Amino acid sequence: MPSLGRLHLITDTRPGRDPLAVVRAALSAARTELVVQVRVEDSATDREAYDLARRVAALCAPYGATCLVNDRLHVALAVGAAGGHIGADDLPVEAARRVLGPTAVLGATAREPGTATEAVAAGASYLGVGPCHPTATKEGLPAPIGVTGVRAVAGAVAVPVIAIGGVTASDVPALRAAGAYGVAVVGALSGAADPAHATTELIAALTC
Ligand SMILES: Cc1ncc(COP(=O)(O)OP(=O)(O)O)c(N)n1
Ligand SMILES: Cc1ncsc1CCOP(=O)(O)O
Ligand SMILES: [Mg+2]
Repeated sequence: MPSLGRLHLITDTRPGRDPLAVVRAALSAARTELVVQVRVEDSATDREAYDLARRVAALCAPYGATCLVNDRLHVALAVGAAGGHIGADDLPVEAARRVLGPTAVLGATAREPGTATEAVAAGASYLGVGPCHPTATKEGLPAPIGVTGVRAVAGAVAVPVIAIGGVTASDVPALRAAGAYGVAVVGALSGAADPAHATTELIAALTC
């Protein structure tokens, strides 16, 4: 299993965003510490997801950064990504592990220790844990679990915990103290005036 980067950039494909520009900027600053998770709108076609994932994978390769694909594991396989990320509405973890194979990176969403330990037993190699804080990026989420919720999950599993949901660089010290290995962000980079600078700040907080 490849070692996992600590900063996960999830692509923002909402109208008016430029996900590839943000990926390029983040790669230049984070290099091997960056994981780019290709996430498209539910309404996007598989062809659109494939085209974006293929381009992101090609950008990541020279930096030794990791490319994952959210939800659509066939797209991950088709572009040669390192793996994928799944949640409660996606394939079950054990089925996803069968699809991706034993050595792929497989992330699963969890928000409490019971589901977290089940996901790891079923084959998850890391957990996306949250939402930690309120987020404007995804609708319909349950209430934020806060740093306390992240601590509860991190204390229950041995795989890396990636905190997600409204995370900024200033949140990182408390999340790391709670046991988070890294963070996943959309808005902190996609909405930044200078995504490369914002990446540098996140990496500094994650690796100090
Ligand atoms: C790192 C990380 N953590 C959680 C999620 C959320 O996944 P999921 O619950 O399947 O929701 P969608 O992203 O598919 O809408 C994630 N993508 N990444
Ligand atoms: C996909 C997802 N799942 C839980 S929170 C979230 C979005 C995180 O985006 P942001 O970093 O902008 O809060
Ligand atoms: Mg999902």
